[in-house]
Amino acid sequence: MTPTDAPLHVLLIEDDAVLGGALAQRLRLEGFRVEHAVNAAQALAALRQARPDFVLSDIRLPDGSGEDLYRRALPHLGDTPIVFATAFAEVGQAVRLMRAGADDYLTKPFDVERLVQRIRELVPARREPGAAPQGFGLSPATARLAADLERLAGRDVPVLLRGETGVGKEVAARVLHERSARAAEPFVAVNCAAVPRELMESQFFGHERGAFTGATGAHAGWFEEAGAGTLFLDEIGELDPRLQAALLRVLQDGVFRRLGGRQDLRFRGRLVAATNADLGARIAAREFREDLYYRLAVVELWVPPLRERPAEVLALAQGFAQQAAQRQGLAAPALAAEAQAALLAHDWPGNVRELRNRVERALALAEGDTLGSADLFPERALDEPAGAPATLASAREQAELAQIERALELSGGRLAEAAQRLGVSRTTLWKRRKKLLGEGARQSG
Ligand SMILES: Nc1ncnc2c1ncn2[C@@H]1O[C@H](COP(=O)(O)OP(=O)(O)OP(=O)(O)O)[C@@H](O)[C@H]1O
Repeated sequence: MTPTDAPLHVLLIEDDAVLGGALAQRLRLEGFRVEHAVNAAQALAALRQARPDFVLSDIRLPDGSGEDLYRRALPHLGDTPIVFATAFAEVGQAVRLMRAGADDYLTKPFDVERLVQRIRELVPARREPGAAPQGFGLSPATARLAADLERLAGRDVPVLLRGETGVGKEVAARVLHERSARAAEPFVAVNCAAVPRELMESQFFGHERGAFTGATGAHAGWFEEAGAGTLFLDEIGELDPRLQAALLRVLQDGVFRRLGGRQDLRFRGRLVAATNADLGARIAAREFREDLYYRLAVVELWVPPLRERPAEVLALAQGFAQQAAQRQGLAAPALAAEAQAALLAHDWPGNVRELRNRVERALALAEGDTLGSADLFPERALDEPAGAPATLASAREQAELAQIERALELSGGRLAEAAQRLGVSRTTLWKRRKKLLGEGARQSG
């Protein structure tokens, strides 16, 4: 985990020692902390050690392709953006990687300034996913949740966390992990909605060399990566039916095999799952297996939406403002009385993620040491009759979000179907929606 005031940590994966060395030096001059790996094995070892803030990888490495690397790196990346550097001839592979969820690619030779700009644009404002939750337990709505998490951390029962997007389900899963005897073991977070379908089995179970075309080496899947730690399966409602059956077998028998493997491997970790979908409706529609549901939801915990936790809003806002200010070496800003009132009156469709993004953006834009409501809800100025016209960017984002919500509605909340209607991959849809909701592009009020 990166301390809040540390420079951004960039993992540079480049096998050409001269090029890599020069790039690393240049990025260090720009104020980044750079770790330079010369092959995929070194890069993965580095990723397992500490999650960087940004990854730039060559698309062709001595021990594997960009796709190999991406597949193996995914569980360790979390929110960390990954960008591939590619020669012109390999742009096809770069495009496939972006479809699978990579953030961008740069064609060689690229301008370092352009790279620095992309780093600054892509690195999420927050960099401490394991930050102590400031909210759970501060209001009656989460007091029960905080107590349940504490109690369940010490027990090994499967837990299903339910709640809307951005309420803190992953934060809750980390509490379960960090307060348990497994705390020193890995916490592997998997977003089931963002796993490319064709890679799913090998991602979960791993594969032996030659198990399928392109499997140039053996690789461990998430069940193995988690070791004796915690495997967190987010958006479990989006899990492909084929994988649902396979997961059920692992939960029943405690063992699994790598693709192409002959040896049974034991799953030693703890499973925690989360969903914002109505699993009851999915079960009724035969889209989610009822037997799997009972295995996963031995204990079910509800993480309430932020609008039902008014007592936490100001404390969370102050905490986020403080963290963000500290990162920038500034004094923590105050929240003007009208800003506090506006925060309390808002209904938070994107929940805590939206609150965090609004506060961090406000801090970046605000002048002076007090945040006002116009800093936190700049889009409201657009509602005023004499207000400035909407920027094209915000108009585009609002229209995009409206289309996404409409497609989801028409698809009964099924991400895969909505993605097909919109002509994008599930990964893209999921990422865009999360970003747009988080940024509060939706007109409030
Ligand atoms: N109680 C909390 N204290 C501090 N930060 C929080 C808290 N709850 C959520 N956050 C922050 O809000 C953001 C969203 O949280 P998280 O990813 O846990 O939500 P989620 O419910 O898992 O969302 P999704 O369903 O979209 O995966 C993260 O940046 C997280 O750090």
